[in-house]
Amino acid sequence: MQRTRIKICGLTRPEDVQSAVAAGADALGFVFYPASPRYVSAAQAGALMSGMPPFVSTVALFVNASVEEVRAVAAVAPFSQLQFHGDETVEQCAAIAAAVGRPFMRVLRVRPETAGADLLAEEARCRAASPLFSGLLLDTFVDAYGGAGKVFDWAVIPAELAPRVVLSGGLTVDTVAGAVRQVRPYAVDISSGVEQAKGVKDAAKIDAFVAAVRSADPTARA
Ligand SMILES: O=C(O)c1ccccc1N[C@@H]1O[C@H](COP(=O)(O)O)[C@@H](O)[C@H]1O
Repeated sequence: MQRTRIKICGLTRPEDVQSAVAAGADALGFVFYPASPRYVSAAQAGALMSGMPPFVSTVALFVNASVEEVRAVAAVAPFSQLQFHGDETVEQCAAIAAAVGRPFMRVLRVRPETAGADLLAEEARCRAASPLFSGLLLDTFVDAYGGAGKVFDWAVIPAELAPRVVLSGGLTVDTVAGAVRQVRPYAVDISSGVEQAKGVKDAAKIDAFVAAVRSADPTARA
């Protein structure tokens, strides 16, 4: 069984990028949603992504953006993956991803009434819709689009889906090990739980988060 991948999202400062890379994050997320306190412009993101080590992914997070907006970011910021975190249909996600030639994650914001069968059906629909679909990212449904630090009931995630999902939504240094042990997701994703203020990450929390994930990995020594 593989180690759990880790994405640190909502980076806005070079020192936070360095902290996440040094801690061993597999992916770094950049928010291109102007209403977010973690918003970065295309030019800022281009600078933050420059000099990235070869095997660290950069993820561009959009909320209901047009293909032109995504293209404009792609022209200056060398992101490796898209994350659609709004109300986009899978067809819209697929079309934008094809236009910029990058794989995409589709976000499902889980509601109390969401059933495991809904998640499986959605994943199958996405796989059928596009070869650029790379996986579902599960977040908690809240009135805002994301980064709210709210948890959903992980028990809804079917065991057969778990090894392919990115688990997100209100994870913290204190809860992530339990989440990894319970769900065994492909990856975990965190934003507000490793911050000292909105958009400002905390290096010690990032280190502690990565250590907590590693402590819960199936390959960890007891
Ligand atoms: O971070 C944001 O401001 C944001 C804005 C709009 C959509 C998504 C956003 N963040 C993503 O939300 C999830 C959960 O974050 P948290 O750990 O609960 O704070 C994560 O994927 C963030 O990248």
